[in-house]
Amino acid sequence: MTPALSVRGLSKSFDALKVSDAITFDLAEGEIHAIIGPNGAGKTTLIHQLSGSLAPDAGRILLGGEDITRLSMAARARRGLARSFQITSILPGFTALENVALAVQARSGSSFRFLRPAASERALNEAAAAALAAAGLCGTEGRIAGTLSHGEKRQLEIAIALAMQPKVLLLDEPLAGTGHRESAALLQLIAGLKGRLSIVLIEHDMEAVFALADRISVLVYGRVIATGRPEAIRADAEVRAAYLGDEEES
Ligand SMILES: Nc1ncnc2c1ncn2[C@@H]1O[C@H](COP(=O)(O)OP(=O)(O)OP(=O)(O)O)[C@@H](O)[C@H]1O
Repeated sequence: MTPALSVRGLSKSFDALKVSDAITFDLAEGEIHAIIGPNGAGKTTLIHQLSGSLAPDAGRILLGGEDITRLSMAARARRGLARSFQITSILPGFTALENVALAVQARSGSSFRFLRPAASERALNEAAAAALAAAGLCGTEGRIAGTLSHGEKRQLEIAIALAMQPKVLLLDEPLAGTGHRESAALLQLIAGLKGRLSIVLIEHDMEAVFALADRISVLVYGRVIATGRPEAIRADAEVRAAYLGDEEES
């Protein structure tokens, strides 16, 4: 079966610093593939290259078998690649529903254009409400986004990404800055997405990573030193020496 996303020999340097060093991995259909590694290993730079905000120096990115390496962010999004941005992409003065509706409109502008304005607005709001519900945010439709809790904003970010009906979702530290209860809600939300779409997950919370991931790739100094199922990664001597051993002791 063609992987949802294939990364082949992706390389990127900032001057003399090699931040992505021939990165190769596959994201299988329906799986959560976590990328872990120490600070500065190059995880965020990898996500930037996958989403299209940063051009690699070499290598290829295939979405469902199609080479998207040279495509813009918008063109990748239209093909079903969504990124859950950090909180900055939320419009704080708009309601939760409006935030998602804008994303739905961006994705499906042409299909809504054939409806009359009132029907079009209803369809748009229904689609946005469905995405909010899928992200566990029922009842927040009319709330001003800026007044949502930190955890709810993270959920809204995911709702906006889900509104694009992506095949592949890039999640960059979805639990960052959340408290215990908030992170439990987000964990449940991400676990509920498993199998419905394919997810590349970057997350520092190792408990969450090992609970969610079907497979894990370990990035150290821009290089994938191991890829495998969570239990194999946990037992891998090189991974423990380079990263996990230290994490679990701290
Ligand atoms: N635009 C840039 N110009 C120069 N160096 C950069 C740039 N972006 C990132 N770097 C460097 O590349 C390396 C990898 O950074 P990156 O943010 O991708 O790591 P990371 O694994 O996401 O780290 P963290 O876990 O701390 O978020 C770091 O040494 C960083 O300082």
